Amino acid sequence: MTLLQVDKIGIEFGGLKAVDEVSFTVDKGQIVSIIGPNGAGKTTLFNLISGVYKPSVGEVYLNGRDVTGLEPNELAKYGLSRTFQNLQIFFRMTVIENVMVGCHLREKRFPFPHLFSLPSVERQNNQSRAKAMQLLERVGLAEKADEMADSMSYGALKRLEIARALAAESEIILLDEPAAGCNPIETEEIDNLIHDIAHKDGITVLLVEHDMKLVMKISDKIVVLDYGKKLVEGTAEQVRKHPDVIAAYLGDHGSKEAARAV
Ligand SMILES: Nc1ncnc2c1ncn2[C@@H]1O[C@H](COP(=O)(O)OP(=O)(O)OP(=O)(O)O)[C@@H](O)[C@H]1O
Repeated sequence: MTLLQVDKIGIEFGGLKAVDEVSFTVDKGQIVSIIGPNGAGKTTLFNLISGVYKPSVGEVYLNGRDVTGLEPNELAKYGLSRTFQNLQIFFRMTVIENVMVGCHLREKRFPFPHLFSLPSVERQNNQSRAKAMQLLERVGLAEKADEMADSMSYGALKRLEIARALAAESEIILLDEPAAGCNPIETEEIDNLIHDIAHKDGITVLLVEHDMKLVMKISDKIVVLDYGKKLVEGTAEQVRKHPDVIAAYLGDHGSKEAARAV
């Protein structure tokens, strides 16, 4: 069943079609990856889907509802949240507080009870804390809950970002290069985590990632972009063998290393 439908979406920057009428669908529970050489339009496509940019053409549907151009906080209420390529962690907060920020995105908060610190506020905070703790267990960071975020390793921070995105109780999470900058062990931890989020928890995952080994291993479907256009869409096997994909990665904007990895 289709959860996310991206329909001929596009945007131009000063005449450059960074994303040019791209269409694809993501089914519930799938892991779908967007790949392509540097500058192909992957991050821009993510920004269009997650409400960071408003598309100049095309639509985005979530569960059949037109959510084109909605702000990220509105999209979170409809069940879509994301992580960023550059960590968006509050380093002066503890690990659990970072996740609780994500929980609050979904809660109804009224100023009056907070002004007078009514018991209902404490109850809500306790609930958020319990939920955040469960999520930290999910990403393997429960023992670090009360440590300051700035004391964490890079790989742990990447997992913390995923926990915070999950805290919004999303049906689909968009992960922008979740393994970027991670060492092979951290990459494997992220790989297992994404697999479990999709296949055990039933949360749909849309991914931009340069680590081809990870992409090829975990994706149910891969969408390949080149010069803002969708080049190919298919399984890892179909994409790996496709002559247009090999050519795109061997072209002057792709690297030989990346081509070998595909
Ligand atoms: N805000 C912007 N203003 C102008 N041009 C932009 C902007 N954002 C992206 N671009 C251009 O759009 C094209 C696509 O960029 P984008 O960052 O989406 O590619 P990418 O596939 O994510 O690249 P990378 O793999 O290097 O992260 C590039 O030519 C880029 O220079």
